[in-house]
Amino acid sequence: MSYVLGIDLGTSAVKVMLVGKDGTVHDEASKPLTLIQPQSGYSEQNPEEWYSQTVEAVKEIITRAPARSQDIEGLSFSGQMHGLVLLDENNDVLRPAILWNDTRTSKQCEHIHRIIGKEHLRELTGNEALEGFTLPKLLWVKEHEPDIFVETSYFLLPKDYVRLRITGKLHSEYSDAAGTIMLNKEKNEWSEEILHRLGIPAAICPPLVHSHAFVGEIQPSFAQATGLNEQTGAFAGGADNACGAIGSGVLSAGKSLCSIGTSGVLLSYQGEGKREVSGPLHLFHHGKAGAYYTMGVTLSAGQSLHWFKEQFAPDVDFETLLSNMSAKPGASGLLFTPYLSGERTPHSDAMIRGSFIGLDARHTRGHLTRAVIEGITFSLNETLQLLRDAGQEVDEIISIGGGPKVMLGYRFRRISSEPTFLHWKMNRVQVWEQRC
Ligand SMILES: Nc1ncnc2c1ncn2[C@@H]1O[C@H](COP(=O)(O)OP(=O)(O)O)[C@@H](O)[C@H]1O
Ligand SMILES: O=C(CO)[C@@H](O)[C@H](O)COP(=O)(O)O
Repeated sequence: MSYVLGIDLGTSAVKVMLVGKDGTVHDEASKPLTLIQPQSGYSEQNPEEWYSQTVEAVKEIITRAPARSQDIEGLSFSGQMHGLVLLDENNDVLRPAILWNDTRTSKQCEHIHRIIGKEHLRELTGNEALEGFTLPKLLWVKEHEPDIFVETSYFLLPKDYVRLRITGKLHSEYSDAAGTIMLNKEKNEWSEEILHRLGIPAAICPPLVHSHAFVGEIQPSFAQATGLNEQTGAFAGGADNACGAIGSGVLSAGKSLCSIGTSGVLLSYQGEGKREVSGPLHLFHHGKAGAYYTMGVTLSAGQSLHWFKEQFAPDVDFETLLSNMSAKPGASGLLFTPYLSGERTPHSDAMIRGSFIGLDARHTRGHLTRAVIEGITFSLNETLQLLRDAGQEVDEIISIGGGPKVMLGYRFRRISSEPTFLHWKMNRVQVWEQRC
């Protein structure tokens, strides 16, 4: 029997899965990650923790069945997108990574639009400048931490940093590079024009490979730390949403994905044909070579429920919190807006914040819980509407991530037997909307 390891660098945790050649999942491990929020709108993580927790998760799997390590032929990655990791000439990290849900860069986005032009930027990259993307983060460091900027030898995206630590090889790949808004989408290379006009040295951009590229074998230090065989091969991998789309079979028109992790994502397949989106919708390279997807992102989807549970129900687990939710759809008029970190789609606004609206003395914790779930759901529905208004076919949605375990599992009929992998038809979503 031969196996592969999948390493998913999420925002709340790194998850590792051992999969057989036939696709059977044989084992999995998850290790939590710390979110650093020094100011409102700031969101950072320590790349060293990404690596050390990856080691711990892989070690846990190998420790449970050491003999299997000889049969693990390769490993690959999916990862949270857009985060900025800066490295010095020794590949040492220069500052904490600035994440996808950090919204400190509104001024830098305006600057990008002024210098490049919104429409021209869209022609070059498929996207407008939004706070979460990598380019405005680089410009923020250039302006606010010039000493760090001049010391930078390379920038990397989160999972590419973990791969560097595991293999000693430094690369980026197309599905994640697209999320930097520095990739020329037609030429599939770093955009000289964007880099030059914004004063970003081209030399700090990592070499690009395809998601399926073999990049090398794991380093002896990683093999020793985890119990893996030194001959284990490493492959580039992709952006979490690009990989999620492949894993969910979102590989043809009409198929869409809803991922509820820390963020909430609705994405829809776009083949090689028409490649234009507008406003806060994004257009990125799919993990399938030559294809694209259109996407909108609620910044605090799972994060809103997680925040609510931590603050108001720290003594119970998610299942208990939700099974005790007696409030009826509509939460007796109570509304929640899930904008804990600002918002990206459809209201691209770094300053907007969350709220409970319409609280009255009848409301219980059950009403608040339901209002949170409904706020997240309706925010995702706004993106769904944007996708449809943009002409995307959305006939079927596959849902993945931690959120669907509870937010949808208790509402929608389960078709797959996997608890984290639900599959439902759009008419069910509409029934849910009507009931609300
Ligand atoms: N039983 C559960 N345990 C943990 N998280 C859960 C559970 N049920 C739902 N969640 C939600 O899943 C989210 C984490 O999903 P996950 O896909 O692991 O996120 P990420 O990829 O950002 O690390 C949490 O923020 C929480 O809202
Ligand atoms: O910013 C985006 C996509 O544009 C996010 O979807 C991140 O990729 C984080 O994913 P999760 O940690 O929520 O899975």
